[in-house]
Amino acid sequence: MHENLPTGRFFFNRIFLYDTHGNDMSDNALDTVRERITALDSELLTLLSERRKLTNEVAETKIKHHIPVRDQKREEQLLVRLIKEGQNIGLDPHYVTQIFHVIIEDSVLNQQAMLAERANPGSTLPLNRVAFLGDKGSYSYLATQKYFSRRPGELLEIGCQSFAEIIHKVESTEADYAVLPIENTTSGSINEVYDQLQHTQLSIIGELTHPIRHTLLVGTNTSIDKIKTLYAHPQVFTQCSHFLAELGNVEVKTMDSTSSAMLTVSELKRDDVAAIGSEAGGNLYGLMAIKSNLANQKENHSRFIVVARNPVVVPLQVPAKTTLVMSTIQKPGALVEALLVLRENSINMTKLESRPIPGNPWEEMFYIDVEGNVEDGPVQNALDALRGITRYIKVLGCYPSEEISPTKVAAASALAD
Ligand SMILES: O=C(O)C(=O)C[C@]1(C(=O)O)C=C[C@@H](O)C=C1
Repeated sequence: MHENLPTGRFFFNRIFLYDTHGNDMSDNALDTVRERITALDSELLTLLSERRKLTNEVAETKIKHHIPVRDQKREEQLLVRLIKEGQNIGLDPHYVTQIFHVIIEDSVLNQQAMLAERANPGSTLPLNRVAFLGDKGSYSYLATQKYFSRRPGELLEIGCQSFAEIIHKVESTEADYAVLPIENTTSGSINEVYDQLQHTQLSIIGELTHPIRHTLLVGTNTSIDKIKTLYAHPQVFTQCSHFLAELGNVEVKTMDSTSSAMLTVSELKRDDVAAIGSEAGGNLYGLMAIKSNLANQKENHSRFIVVARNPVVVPLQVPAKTTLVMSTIQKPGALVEALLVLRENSINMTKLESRPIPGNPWEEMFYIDVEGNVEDGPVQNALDALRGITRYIKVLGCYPSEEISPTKVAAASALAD
């Protein structure tokens, strides 16, 4: 009888709510169902925590028997079974696959962190003092929290105003680690960070990618058409240039960090100002998000590197990346020759960046990320060969790769059709 009614309708001062089957969902009925959902959600969390403990037990066995962390055959079997089971109880394959990709990524990253910690026993600190750009709520702050949540020891956050200050904090031993954004899927490489790496003796010991979800944040009840001034970090303006063009006549004010933009807007308490930042960050400043997905590209992610005074050893069971910096001899084809060395050693290059060398016009420093462990044969052979044909070469760091490619399930997708 109520099948075609909307889910909520105001009628004679009373709200009548019906579910899609026409069942009465008003007042007590709604509360009862919500209580059941709340209880189920808590159960899901308990199960996830238990699953995580079991995968940590698996890691212990892997450490003992030198077994690689990732087992994609096992992942595929697991996904195929779960997709089938899900279909039998009305869950669509895409939904099941997405959920389990996140769960598996979490267990792989936790296991990697455990193995890396065991391989570097002296490096575990009771307190991790970490320098990053901005203050509470900046994207670097959120990335720092995420990275260190998988690692033992407490976290002491040291917010900084510039990349040079961040590096200095670690060099001067005021901080143990620095978290630096190095590239973004929309705006590309962060040149200032590459330039800092040219002059420091610090080593890259980790990486992580973090989704960057820009939202429009305001401090009071207002709407987009009232905004006259917008505060954000320059990188943010670049990543949201399409949105800015649509906005038209708004003054943009560049800030040192996303967190200082959010702080400014929260202090001004005006309805004609807004900041761009993450919703989670804005919450810390009492700001409300009035529009989300502001980046030009829907998939907007930043890759961060973690640097420290000493390099780390990456166990061979963990997929590793190595970052090199080099300058080639000034002759035609010198870079090609260097890259061929990687191919000859079957090494996959994931990133190549060039930066000018100050004081040497038209000469470039090349930054190269490769898949591979500096302790392993192929990377060592490649380094030996590169030392012979480059003018300068240095390993900036070897670290566990946190790019966990999701296991594809061809057989399972067929099942879904
Ligand atoms: O079974 C294992 O070897 C695990 O480490 C657990 C697990 C999982 O989370 O299910 C995680 C990583 C492996 O690639 C495969 C499966």
